[in-house]
Amino acid sequence: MRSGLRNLSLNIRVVLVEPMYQGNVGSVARAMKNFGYSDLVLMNPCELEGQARAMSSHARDVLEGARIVSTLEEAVKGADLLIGTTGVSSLKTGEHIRLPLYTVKEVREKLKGCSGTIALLFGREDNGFSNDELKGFDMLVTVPTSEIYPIMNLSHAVAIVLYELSGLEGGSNPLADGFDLQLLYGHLDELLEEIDYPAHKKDKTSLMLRRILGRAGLTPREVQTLRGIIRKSERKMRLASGVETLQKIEDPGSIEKFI
Ligand SMILES: C[S@@+](CC[C@H](N)C(=O)[O-])C[C@H]1O[C@@H](n2cnc3c(N)ncnc32)[C@H](O)[C@@H]1O
Repeated sequence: MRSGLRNLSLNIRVVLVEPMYQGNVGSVARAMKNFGYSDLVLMNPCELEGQARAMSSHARDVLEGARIVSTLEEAVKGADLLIGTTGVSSLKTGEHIRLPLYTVKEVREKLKGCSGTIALLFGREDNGFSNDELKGFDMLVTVPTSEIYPIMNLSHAVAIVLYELSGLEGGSNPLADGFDLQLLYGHLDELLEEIDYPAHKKDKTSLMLRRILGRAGLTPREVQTLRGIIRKSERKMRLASGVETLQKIEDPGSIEKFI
């Protein structure tokens, strides 16, 4: 949970996952500065030398201030909501992983009045994101493009997404801390185990729950309440099946409570 005074701003972080071309990284830095953003994180980027600097033009400060990390976990640390971007629509590929897909305008509407840190994630120039990476995002957005050629250049996609979000101001609805949201997802996965949810449906259902909760933009209090309910129902089920009582009795310090 975030502590101390509430920061009511909405911070937007751009994360480039394994960008391959210096020119794109420089152009992304430039687009960020054009729309007033500076929080750039690069996961395992290509070499960043002359071409990246040249393309960044007057946004050299954004490029040079970029945080370089080697894992996605580090890239999104401290972010409350992870929004992945893709040009590949599941309607064409038939993959449930890319659903539901929002436009940036729809995301903008959802974020109105919220405060917190949003990580906007952009994939590799050749392969975008792996399915496992996509599964970890709270929401997915796409820039609607021609069906004939929907995949945009990385830096063009960043520029349009930032243009659509620019001017969004923070508000009095704090987004739940990303870490707490991950704990909630973990509890839901445990609950699916606990209720013997059919194994062949578990992954899809777990992803569906993440997407529902991700797009809901939950507040810290809502996440705590949901976690509390799930923990309590898990405990009840364990007590009903005798598992928890047995575990406690195995702990010598608590035997007297049960005799
Ligand atoms: C050149 S594209 C990657 C194309 C890759 N073949 C794929 O399977 O996604 C690089 C990145 O730009 C972003 N991108 C490209 N087209 C987009 C679109 N129409 N809407 C949103 N993001 C897009 C995504 O982050 C994508 O991972």
